[in-house]
Amino acid sequence: MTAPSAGTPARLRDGGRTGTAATASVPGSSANLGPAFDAVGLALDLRDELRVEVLEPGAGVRVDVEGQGAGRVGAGEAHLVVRALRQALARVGAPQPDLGLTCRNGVPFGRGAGSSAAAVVAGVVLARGLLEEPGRLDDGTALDVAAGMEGHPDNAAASLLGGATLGWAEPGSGVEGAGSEWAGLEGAGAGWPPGDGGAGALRWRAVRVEPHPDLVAVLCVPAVELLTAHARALLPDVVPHVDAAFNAGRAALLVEALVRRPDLLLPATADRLHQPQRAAAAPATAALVADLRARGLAAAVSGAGPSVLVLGPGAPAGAAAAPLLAAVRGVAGPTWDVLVPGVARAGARWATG
Ligand SMILES: Nc1ncnc2c1ncn2[C@@H]1O[C@H](COP(=O)(O)OP(=O)(O)OP(=O)(O)O)[C@@H](O)[C@H]1O
Ligand SMILES: N[C@@H](CCO)C(=O)O
Repeated sequence: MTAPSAGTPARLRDGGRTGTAATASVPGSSANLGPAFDAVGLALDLRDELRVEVLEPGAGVRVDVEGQGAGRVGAGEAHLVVRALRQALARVGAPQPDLGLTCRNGVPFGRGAGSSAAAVVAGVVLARGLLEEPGRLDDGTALDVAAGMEGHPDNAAASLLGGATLGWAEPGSGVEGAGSEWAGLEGAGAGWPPGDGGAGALRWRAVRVEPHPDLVAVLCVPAVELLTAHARALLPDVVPHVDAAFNAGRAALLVEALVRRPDLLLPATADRLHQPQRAAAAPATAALVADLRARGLAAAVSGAGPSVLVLGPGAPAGAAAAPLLAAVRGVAGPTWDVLVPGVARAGARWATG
């Protein structure tokens, strides 16, 4: 999908001459946090670091990847960061130059830590860094492009804005086709959002809220991957009203627990809308979540899984995370890589050069 641009066409910095460059640093994220499916995201300090440079005309696209995903993602125009960068330039009507991209990836692929959203947000903010007027891709527009590619706003908003984010969709972006991948790419049912038919003009929006200073996030990462598209295909089109009501209450409570009352994180991270429905695709994940919760720890599937996120009150200094980390390690055992990534209070950063 390439959305048409609004207003006068944007220009590349320095006329887009060879060597014009931009850098970006983008955090990963954990989505849903239990009940807030496709809505709440928490930015995690596992970062992808990138640089893009305009190449001489005719050079095409060159991509060099180190770290997570090295040797396994397609290069050239098919690369997800390049696709997002192209969409963002197209959104503001900017020229499409030949490009050299280098990626040093810290966000693990396909584990529920928001790798695809981090890649998409990286492409969008790199495009911003190439523009003569970066403000043409302000945060609202950047989120709309990124969430439109993802099909949901939770991870993209957290990667872009940092902290905790509450995302939603509204009909009527003014940009025909924005968000049209919702129904197709990731297997969500047609007819959502209501009134839009699931494939029309949407505006993806989000607000950032500041997580409580004592919030600690522990991420249990397994060796196996689970593609989000696969996990979304397991979701039913219809859910019982009683379960929807359960989640509405818990999702509302989640915001209060994240921001002011970490002592309420255990009830605030309970879910009935997606975790039980996906358990068969990642049984070890479901078992670990149940085990941790039975011990009073606020565990949830991270994004579409298979990682497990555990939230707890602690303190920002690393040492204060130790009791929660030890407790989680004790339950998880050696087959899980247990990390304390830190809450990324700053979202995507970009610079010229
Ligand atoms: N940095 C990246 N560069 C290029 N492609 C990427 C990058 N990160 C992710 N991808 C693509 O996205 C796929 C993983 O996306 P997917 O949505 O399935 O998982 P995730 O984003 O890691 O997890 P979740 O959405 O549950 O948090 C990878 O297999 C790869 O094709
Ligand atoms: N909300 C998304 C996050 C993963 O991309 C899901 O659970 O499918």
